[in-house]
Amino acid sequence: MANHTTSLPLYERVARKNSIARAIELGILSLLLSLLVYRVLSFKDHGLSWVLAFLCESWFAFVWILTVNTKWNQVEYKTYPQRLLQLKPELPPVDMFVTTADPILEPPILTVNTVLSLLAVDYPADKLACYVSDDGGSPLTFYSLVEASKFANLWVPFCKKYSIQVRAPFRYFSGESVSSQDTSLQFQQEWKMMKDEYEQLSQKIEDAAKRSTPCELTGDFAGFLNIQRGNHASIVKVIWENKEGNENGVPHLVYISREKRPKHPHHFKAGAMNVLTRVSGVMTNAPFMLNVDCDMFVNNPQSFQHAMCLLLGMKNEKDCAFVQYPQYFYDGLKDDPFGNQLLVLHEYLGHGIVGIQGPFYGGTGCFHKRKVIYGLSPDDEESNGKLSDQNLQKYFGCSSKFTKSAAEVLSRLETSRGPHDLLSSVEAASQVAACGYEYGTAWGKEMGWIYGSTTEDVLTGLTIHGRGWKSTLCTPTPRAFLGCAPSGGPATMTQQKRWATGLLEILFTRKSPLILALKGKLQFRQCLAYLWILLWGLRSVPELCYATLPAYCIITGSRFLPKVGEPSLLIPVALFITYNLYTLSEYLRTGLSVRAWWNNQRIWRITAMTAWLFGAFSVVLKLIGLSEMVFEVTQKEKSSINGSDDDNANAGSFTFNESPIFIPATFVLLANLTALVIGIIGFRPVAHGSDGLGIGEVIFSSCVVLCLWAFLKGLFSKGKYGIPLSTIYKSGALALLFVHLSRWISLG
Ligand SMILES: O=c1ccn([C@@H]2O[C@H](COP(=O)(O)OP(=O)(O)O[C@H]3O[C@H](CO)[C@@H](O)[C@H](O)[C@H]3O)[C@@H](O)[C@H]2O)c(=O)[nH]1
Ligand SMILES: [Mn+2]
Repeated sequence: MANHTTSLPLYERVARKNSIARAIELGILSLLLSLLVYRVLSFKDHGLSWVLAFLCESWFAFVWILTVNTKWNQVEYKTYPQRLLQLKPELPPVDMFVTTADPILEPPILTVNTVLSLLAVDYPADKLACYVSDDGGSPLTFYSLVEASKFANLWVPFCKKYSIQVRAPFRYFSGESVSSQDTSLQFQQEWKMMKDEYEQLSQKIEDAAKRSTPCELTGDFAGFLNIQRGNHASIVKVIWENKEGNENGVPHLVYISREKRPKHPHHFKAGAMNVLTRVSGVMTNAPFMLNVDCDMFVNNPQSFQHAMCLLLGMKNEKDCAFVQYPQYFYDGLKDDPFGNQLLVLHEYLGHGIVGIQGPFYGGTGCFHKRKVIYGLSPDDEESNGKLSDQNLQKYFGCSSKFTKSAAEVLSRLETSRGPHDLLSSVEAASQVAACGYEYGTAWGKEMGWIYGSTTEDVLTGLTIHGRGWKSTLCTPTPRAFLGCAPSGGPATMTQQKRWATGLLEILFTRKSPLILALKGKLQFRQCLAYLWILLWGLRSVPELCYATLPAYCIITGSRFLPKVGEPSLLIPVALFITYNLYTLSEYLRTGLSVRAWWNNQRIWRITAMTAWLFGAFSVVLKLIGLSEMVFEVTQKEKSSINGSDDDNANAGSFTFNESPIFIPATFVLLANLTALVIGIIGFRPVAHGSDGLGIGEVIFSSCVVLCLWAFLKGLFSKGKYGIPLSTIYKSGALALLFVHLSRWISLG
């Protein structure tokens, strides 16, 4: 702490200048409001379509207000890790958590790479411990980690010796050639050896995956004998222990498969995170915890130092409950055909939230303060150790070893340093990993990772913000962590559906941002920012309605847009042009292509009509008690590891499966196509007061078809690139019904 006042700051907070963007956003808002006023004034001359358009546009205006609010104050944090060591010669310990759930959907070699990249970061190894939670209870995952730990003893020193940039071997060896790094003979030899060793490691894991069990289930593997996934006792294994506390060694590596029993709620990832928190609590109890998904490797070995600049550098402790890194992905497809790179979202909305109360917790690439996760509020800071022993047990559960460690954390006592004896804690660790441990405690309710939503990340972050904490975003170059984005239509839609479901669920919990803003310490504008994301699911309804509106109008000869020649037509035209040019400019400023903008505009329309609609449905089903939520794990492509370029030509093409999720968009497409055909061949009923064919409606309807181009192609393609016939039939039946209903409404 010496020289704190004279030394250079560890970080800088930079407010972005965005007055032009603000002006345009307000311009768009005024156009939207004028449109609404115009509609109200002309209600009497129009029918149902006018009212529907008004309702949808009111919703769009509301969402736009949320958007403008979120983007208003954009802030960046610049961090200076090179100043860190002068200021804090003693870096604090960090516990690192990795979650994996399924050895098929999440190939162990991915987890292994993530773990290796964590073990090799530029941070004193005696301050680190890596805990892997395996919800799959898979001996293959355990075997892979055991093998990986042997390789780590070569890999970690190699990375540090040559300051390797990317420390996930699969990325490193698939990247730039050796020559560009170091030309010394010694490096070349070591590089070659390392590559061979890594290839052997992946070969071993691949071979093991082909056998029914990876190896004989004896010795360390005995715990996996005769176990069923979802029904087994807790397994805690210390794979590697940095016994001497060697700063340049390999950090501890611990494997955990928490106890699972049928009919016992295990709360998916949130449950796994809470077990990780407790197990690490009894073993190393570091004041900071980093968690990553199994596919999120460390891309910048300095990222721990960057995080420490914020965690240790904040003058006001309250300003930094956690440090979140944006979720970026490797090997993204060109021009982001599935819209899952989310770059523009991070760039503007992301930095906007930073300017309010801080970024949402994104579930991966985040450094938490342990005491915040334990439920501490900023105001509790001073009142040390207010919990009595009895209360501690009620709150944290009945492991005395754990409550003791928690009390240390809460009272800000220096946690026991020096070499730990992990083996002696295995029993206590198994106890806190048991499935009954949390009964009657505050886990998942008031502290830890909060239960009740499949987007446990946003809910947990929200709870923290609700207690009055702020959070910060860290955006170093090169990017700190990189993960694997889902590819293909089904995986993308499943993920979006889970997000829409989980986010909407939060609105109906006791941690709803509305409640936290009223009763808690959530700032009003942060509450609006949360609403922006939580309402994704509900956006599907106006989105669908608006996309079928032109079809309805063409079929019935009615209007939802002003006629050509009416001056008021300028409002929607100006709105359409400004909005699109503005969003396009955001893409260009982020360094993305026009094509990426166009792809993303379309995919977001598709996502809203399909995945978000199903997300909203599942929330309704849950609320009326008809179904329970499950966390569907996203498939992580193995091909991205081997770098295989199988059917690269088709890489960006949308893929389909039998899921009903594709019905709504197919229906909207068929309805608009039918309407266009009816409109063009002039086969329309002559209803009373029919206005004839509207040019605006035809153009709008064609735009909808363009947005659904992927589905239009899908109608005529085969295999996974084609929409299954059953989906086409069902959507076709809906479209027919729609045409008849429209006519019936307009004639009736
Ligand atoms: O029962 C479970 C289910 C999932 N996971 C892990 O959770 C992580 C995220 O799962 P994934 O299928 O990759 O979901 P994504 O949609 O890619 O994840 C995003 O969204 C999730 C919330 O929906 C967050 O938890 C993640 O951090 C965030 O990256 C993975 O490491 C899984 O192994 C578990 O540990 N146990
Ligand atoms: Mn993921």
